[in-house]
Amino acid sequence: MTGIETSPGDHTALWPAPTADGAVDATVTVPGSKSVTNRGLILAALAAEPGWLRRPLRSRDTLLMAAALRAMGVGIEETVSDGALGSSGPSGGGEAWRVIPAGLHGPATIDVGNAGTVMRFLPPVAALADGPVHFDGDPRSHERPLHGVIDALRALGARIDDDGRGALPMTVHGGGALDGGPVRVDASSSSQFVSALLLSAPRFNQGVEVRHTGAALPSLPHIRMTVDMLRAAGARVDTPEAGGERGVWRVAPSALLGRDLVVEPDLSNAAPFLAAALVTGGRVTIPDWPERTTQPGDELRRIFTEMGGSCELTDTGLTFTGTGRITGIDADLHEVGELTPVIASVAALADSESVLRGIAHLRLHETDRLAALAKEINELGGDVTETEDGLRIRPRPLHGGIFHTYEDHRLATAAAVLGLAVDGVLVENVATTAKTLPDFPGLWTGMLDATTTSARRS
Ligand SMILES: O=C(O)C1=C[C@@H](OP(=O)(O)O)[C@@H](O)[C@H](O)C1
Ligand SMILES: C=C(OP(=O)(O)O)C(=O)O
Repeated sequence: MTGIETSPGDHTALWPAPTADGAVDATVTVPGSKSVTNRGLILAALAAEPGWLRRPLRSRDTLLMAAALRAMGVGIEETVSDGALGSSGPSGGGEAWRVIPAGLHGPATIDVGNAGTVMRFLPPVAALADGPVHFDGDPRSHERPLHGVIDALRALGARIDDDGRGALPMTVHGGGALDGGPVRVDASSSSQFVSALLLSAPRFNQGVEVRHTGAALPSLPHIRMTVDMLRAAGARVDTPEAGGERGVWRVAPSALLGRDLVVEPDLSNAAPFLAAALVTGGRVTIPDWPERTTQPGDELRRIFTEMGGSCELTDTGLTFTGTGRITGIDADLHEVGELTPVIASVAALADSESVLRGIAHLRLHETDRLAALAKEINELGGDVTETEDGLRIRPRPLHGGIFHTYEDHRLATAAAVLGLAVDGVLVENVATTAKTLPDFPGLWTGMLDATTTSARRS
């Protein structure tokens, strides 16, 4: 139907990561944000009127979200945007999704794949459906934490059958409505527990008051994204930042507006391309980089500058320029954890040690990212050790070999970054990048081909 990979990919396939002959010099149009697209779909599905998502990301995680909403009765139509939106790019050739809300129905069956946003954001939606909604996904989805959502929904009045582990598979017995009200959640293993409850809360009878009870809360920018998008859809939200109580978010019950939303490029998926500028001492421009955003990927400007590059944000986008020298960093990535794999690769190619902190929760992401990064970089000759809450990376000369990717899109893009500087890196199952990036190999070789072409011209 879509031509985009919706399975975890083929483990036997090895992709020879291309090395860079010299400094890269390219403009790369990065597809839309996964996090914005999947929040946009949910808010549009819960709205009181139809809405639009323009330049949505069309990748495994977002197609699973769209399929799940359709399974509950929501209309999501593929259309072509009007020309007013300008350039199209790989997010779907100027395409848009028209979302037509409808009564939410069960019985339905939802495949979450290995998408945190699907497995966590949809159970509260399912609690509003008028029948049972069964959730299952890839084997890894059974291991990823979901207890925060399950326990909170039960406390708010939902009936859920699981196998007692607080994880998938499970069935949410939608009752057509949910009481809502105050609830305590330990979201130290995933910010998505908080986002999940807030996103559907305008439709709960009493809205919601979410109180985070755990220790540290990761990925705060993603919670800010949830709050911003709720407000843009007309919801009333109180936050700790706006003078509210620490660790407490409140959403009032209200109707949501149908929006016309243009999805920003996925700045976390810009990471490998910006890294290419840093690693090769070249220059990469990402068009449409937003001036203001809640996406954690915006932090790349600061992090990669500290590692030795420089950047300029203009009307055309973000241009990042490297010098060929990479400095190690000591960085707390607690708020921007999903940037870790690419930063780890850059750090492995630096000229001094790096310490990446505050990211213990990455052990429960698509794979155990700390263990996987340490093992795979070390198999290429690196010196990476796991600490209690992160990684210590001591650069060493690397050699080629197979880089296993554990069905983790960000492991595969991190491997491609190493491959720019190291001959003979074979990336296992590069197709797993389709979780959030359609045709990553095409974009990557396109970046390198553009470099060769501009070098030939000069
Ligand atoms: O809400 C979101 O869109 C996300 C929140 C973060 O999850 P965690 O808080 O589980 O790290 C992030 O890592 C994930 O890629 C996307
Ligand atoms: C952690 C990630 O994804 P998910 O939305 O599946 O949690 C990620 O994309 O880095």
